[in-house]
This record gives sequence, C-alpha cells and structure tokens, in this order.
Amino acid sequence: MTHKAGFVSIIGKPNAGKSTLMNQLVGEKMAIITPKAQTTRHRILGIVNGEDYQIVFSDTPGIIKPNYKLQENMMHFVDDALVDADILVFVTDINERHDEEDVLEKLKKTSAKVLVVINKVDQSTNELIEAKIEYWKEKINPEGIIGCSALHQVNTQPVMDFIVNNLPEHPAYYEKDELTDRSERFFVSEMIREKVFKLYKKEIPYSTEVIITSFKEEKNIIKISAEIIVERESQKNILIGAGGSMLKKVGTYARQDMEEFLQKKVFLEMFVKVIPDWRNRDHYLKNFGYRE
Ligand SMILES: Nc1nc2c(ncn2[C@@H]2O[C@H](COP(=O)(O)OP(=O)(O)OP(=O)(O)O)[C@@H](O)[C@H]2O)c(=O)[nH]1
Repeated sequence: MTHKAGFVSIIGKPNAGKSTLMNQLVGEKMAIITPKAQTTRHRILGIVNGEDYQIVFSDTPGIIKPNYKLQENMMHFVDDALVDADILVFVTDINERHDEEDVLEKLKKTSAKVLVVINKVDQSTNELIEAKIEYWKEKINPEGIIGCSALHQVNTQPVMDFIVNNLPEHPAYYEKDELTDRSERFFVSEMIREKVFKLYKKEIPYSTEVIITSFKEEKNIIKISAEIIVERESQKNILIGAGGSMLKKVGTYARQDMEEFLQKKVFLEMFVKVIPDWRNRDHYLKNFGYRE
C-alpha cells in the first residue's frame, strides 16, 4: 500500500478564519480563536493521521505588514510555512475587499499546490460566491477553489478531501499516534492568553505574554503556575482589576478549559509581572520563543 504524507500550511489575512478552519480539520481545539485579529503568534502543528496518509498542519499568523518587532518575527513564521509546505491552503474572507496583493506575491513564489478557501459563505449569496471563484481562478489559477463556512462546518469535508488527494507519496513524518508537536504547557498558556483576549480591550491583549513557570502532575490534580507579563504598571492594574476581580475571571475560565483539555482537576495560580517594552526587546522575544 502506498503511503502519503505532507505539510499543509494555512495562510491568509488576520481574522479570515484560519484557526477555525484548522480546528475543524484537525478535530481538536488546537489554536486559540478569538474575534480579534492576530491572536495566533506561533506556528502550530496539528497532525491528522489516516490509515494510508498523514497530514501535518501548521497555522500561521495572519499576513500583515510588520510595524513592530514582534510582528516582524511573526512574519518569519509565515515565510517558513511557505517554504515547508507541500500544500498551501489560502483562506480568504468572502467579504474581504480585493486588497490581498501581499498574499498574492507570496503565492506566486511557492512551488506548493494551492487551494483557495473562500470562507464565511454563510455571510454571502450564491452570486457573490460564484463571482469570487471566478476572481481567484483568473488571478492565480490555483489547483483548487472551495467556498466554505469553517464556523458552521459547511463544505469543510471537500477541503479535507482536496488535501488528502493532493498529498505527495511519502512515509509518515511523525509517529502516527502523535497529535501535535506542541506541549501541554503550550496549550495551557494559550488558554490563558485567549481569556485575556476575550476579557480586555485595546492594547492589553497585544501587550501580554503568558509563561507557564511550573506544571506539576500529581495523582488527582495538576498544579499549574503562570506569569502574565505586561509592559506597564498601569496595564498590570487593569489586568488585576478591583480587588483582583478581573484576574479571578481569567483564572476561572482558563482553568475550566484546562480541566476539559487535560481531563483532570487543575489548580491554577497566576502572577502578573511588568517587563517594560518587552515586545521591542530581542532578549525577551528570544526567551518567549519568537525568534531563534
Ligand atoms: N460567519 C462566519 N464567521 C467565521 C467563519 N469562520 C470563522 N469565523 C469567525 O471569524 C473570526 C476569526 O476567526 P479565526 O479562526 O480566529 O481567524 P484567523 O484567521 O485564525 O485569525 P488570526 O489568528 O488573527 O490570524 C472568529 O470570530 C470566527 O468565529 C465562518 O465560516 N463564518
């Protein structure tokens, strides 16, 4: 029996629905999803195994023009994703205006097979879907174009079928029972970051980093300590809230997610720490895994 395996990168603008789509395809809540743009900072691998195939997915930050150092480093992840990929799934929001020249530039340079996924068709009409399909056919003539709704799971199976059909012949890259190359620590820190994105406004989420300082599995409980890092004293105060009320909310919601994910009771403690201007300091970007 021949075996197929390959790397699949999901790319596209912030908020196009890349994480939502990947979560549908992988069937587990892997990347964090929030209504705000730019929540996916890291490259995440999710692995789907079939009897005679293995798909290695990576979700990347939305393609944007870098305007501070963190974003610059995020763009390297996108370029890496393009170099590695056997198949590129380019997700575009059906209501996005045609201003995706930066993405097109990247797609032109790739040797990967390209699937254009026109997402959020639930917010559209058949006419517009047809028009968009024609538009993309003319613009880049990809190997495949599919209109879907990742959120409502409409037409996501054809996306999966396209990927499986277009994988190159190759032995499995990873053990076939491995779901992801990310550690539990990573997912746990993402769960805290997701709550920060949901509960706070404006610059707070973008100035925040979460570090798991300890993760101890005991018989009936997992004890987790985390540091939430912000850039200014004023942000720390907002994060903590009056009498600790806001931080308590973050902790409660994050713990619930963790318990569901880890299938075990979790004790979570969190500390808020100020590191002035961490997003522009190489040392911290390196420590937090944004650069080599
Ligand atoms: N109506 C509708 N909304 C969707 C669909 N897919 C995703 N969304 C919503 O679009 C928003 C962004 O989705 P994400 O999956 O986080 O987008 P992303 O492209 O990964 O975003 P970044 O991580 O910022 O790059 C969320 O509020 C989703 O619920 C869809 O098919 N229909």
